[in-house]
Amino acid sequence: MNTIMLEKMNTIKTLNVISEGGLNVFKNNYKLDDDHENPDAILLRSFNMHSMEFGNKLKAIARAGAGVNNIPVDKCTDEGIVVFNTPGANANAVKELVLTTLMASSRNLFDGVAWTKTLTGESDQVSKLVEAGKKQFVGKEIRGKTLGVIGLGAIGALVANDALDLGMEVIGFDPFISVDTAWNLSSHVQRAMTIEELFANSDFITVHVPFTDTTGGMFNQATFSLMKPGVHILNFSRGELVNEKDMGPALESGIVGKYITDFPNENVLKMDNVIPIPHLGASTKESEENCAMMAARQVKDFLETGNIKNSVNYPNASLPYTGKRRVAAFHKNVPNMVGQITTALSSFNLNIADMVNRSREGYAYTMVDIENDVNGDIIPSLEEKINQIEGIVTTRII
Ligand SMILES: NC(=O)c1ccc[n+]([C@@H]2O[C@H](COP(=O)([O-])OP(=O)(O)OC[C@H]3O[C@@H](n4cnc5c(N)ncnc54)[C@H](O)[C@@H]3O)[C@@H](O)[C@H]2O)c1
Ligand SMILES: O=C(O)[C@H](O)COP(=O)(O)O
Repeated sequence: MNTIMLEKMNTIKTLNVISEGGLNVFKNNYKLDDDHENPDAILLRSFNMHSMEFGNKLKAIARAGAGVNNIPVDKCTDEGIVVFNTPGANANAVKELVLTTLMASSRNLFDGVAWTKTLTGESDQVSKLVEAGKKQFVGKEIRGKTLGVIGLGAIGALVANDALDLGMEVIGFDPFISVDTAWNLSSHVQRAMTIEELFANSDFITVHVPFTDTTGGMFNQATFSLMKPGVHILNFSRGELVNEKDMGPALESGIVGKYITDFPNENVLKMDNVIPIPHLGASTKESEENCAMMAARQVKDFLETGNIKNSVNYPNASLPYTGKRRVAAFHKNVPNMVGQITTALSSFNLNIADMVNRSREGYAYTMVDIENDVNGDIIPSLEEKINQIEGIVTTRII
């Protein structure tokens, strides 16, 4: 059990370069200090935090982006640290690169450009050589071809809708599709009832799911064998979704025509017909700024009011902040936690003005606003009393 004391100055540490717009959100009572051993909050992009020690003041980690597989989320949950991400903030950037590489690879553009560069030094022969050589790079149009989209979240839905506009047939597979996304998805996107159906019918497959225990290795020998020979696979999600040992032979045999990946590594770089992109999906000014600002605002709001929006481990919870004292407690999702917190408050003769309690799997979050003016001297004892309740993970009095 940790006791977190509200301090006047909050320290924010960044583990990657975060866009200025995001950093500018932190003014007055905030200090940006990348060398700080014990920050109140951390902002990052793809930095791998798995072997990092946490300081005892850490309250929040915000991923300026979508994927959180670089953060030890379960450990954070156990320690009452809220992990945020920025849903949809980089989706347009990824969509544009998916469509760019879909078309460019279908037209053999990457190989064609690389070959053309080799003609440097051929002086007045260049145009003759170009005309003679271009037949090696004859491509295929995407219009009328079928694109399979696995994962119809923020990115997948944008890709699916725009691929329709480019004249493609689109099949989508997402057993966990959210209501919001379903509303935004064109009714012309055909629904695959099984992933096998999508594999069997797609000329191009693009995957937009998080890397988890269940999605890891979803592209493997068994699933390649279901696909149309020559299929192009686009992976702008995570390298781990593809079993690379199986991808090599699939490319050699031509079952997979091309593998476009935003997550190259030494193995993949050695394979023919791989188009390696240096993790550029979210790398646009607009997306970096969007993600940074969203991440920073969520952290600031949480530190100042306790309100949670876009957390991946704790429930979203919000109460209008009145500026009087607020108890914000993370605890196990077990009976009578709220009762015990309110009993602790009444033992200090404190009356409740408003409250919210939200749960998510094994944990829950309770915020209680106090009606009385609270004498600052009693705060440590109140905090201690709440922290003594079995099942409390952390408490802040804001
Ligand atoms: N290349 C990049 O720079 C870049 C940028 C942003 C996101 N990403 C990656 O893309 C992933 C998706 O991003 P997003 O913003 O669309 O996330 P999102 O949460 O909006 O969408 C993910 C979708 O995947 C679906 N899903 C989960 N498991 C599935 C399964 N087994 N089969 C089918 N669908 C499944 C979910 O229901 C959800 O609709 C991220 O988790 C991240 O790993 C990469
Ligand atoms: O999950 C994400 O948002 C992307 O992979 C982007 O990663 P980046 O912020 O390191 O570019």
